[in-house]
Amino acid sequence: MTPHSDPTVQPVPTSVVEQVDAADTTLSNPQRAVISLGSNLGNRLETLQGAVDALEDTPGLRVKAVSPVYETEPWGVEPGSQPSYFNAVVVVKTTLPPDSLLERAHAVEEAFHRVRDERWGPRTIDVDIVAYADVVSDDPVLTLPHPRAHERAFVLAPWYDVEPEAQLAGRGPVAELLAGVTREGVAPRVDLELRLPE
Ligand SMILES: Nc1ncnc2c1ncn2[C@@H]1O[C@H](COP(=O)(O)OP(=O)(O)OP(=O)(O)O)[C@@H](O)[C@H]1O
Ligand SMILES: Nc1nc2c(c(=O)[nH]1)N=C(CO)CN2
Repeated sequence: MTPHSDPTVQPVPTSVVEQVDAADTTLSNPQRAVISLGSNLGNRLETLQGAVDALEDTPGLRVKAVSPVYETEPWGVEPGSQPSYFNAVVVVKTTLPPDSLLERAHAVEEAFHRVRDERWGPRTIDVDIVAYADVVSDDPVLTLPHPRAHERAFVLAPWYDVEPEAQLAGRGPVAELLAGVTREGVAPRVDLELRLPE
């Protein structure tokens, strides 16, 4: 009997077929994703390095590039109300679909005991998905590209350092976006370095 003639087999809804096809495509075809890391509590450099290492330890994910470290004034809050951040960007190749990558980002945050309380409150670590391939989505659970990445020098500057030709889907070249935002309060810390895991 061919599978098609088996009367016990239920038809599979098209949406499920599409999801499975998309997952299969991703599995055999790693996608590029850009992840922003930020820390403004505790040992900021150690935490960022721990997050890079934890990402590299993720099955189905390889860290391809790690940016320089920037020390940045807290964005979106009263000046002087929080310690400064260390920010960096990592470029990865991954076979994880976007929702699994977000889950992993949250797991890395949990591992560093991030407490979620106030919006834009201080945190040991923040792991944001800046971009995933050319995916554009307004899903609030995972908005792609990240809805505020294009206006954040603390994301654009380190990203530009590792990928000067990069484009932010729907927004344009990172170089142009960076030229359009203030870099005040976003300073490279050339004395510090994150290691690309071996
Ligand atoms: N691209 C994205 N990357 C990470 N989280 C996202 C993204 N799009 C939507 N979210 C959702 O945003 C929620 C809040 O994220 P988070 O607590 O990191 O925000 P925040 O860091 O305080 O602020 P911001 O989003 O401005 O960086 C997450 O639980 C997640 O579901
Ligand atoms: N400088 C800086 N400011 C922020 C940052 C950050 O990573 N760096 N993250 C925020 C919430 O994601 C809010 N404000």
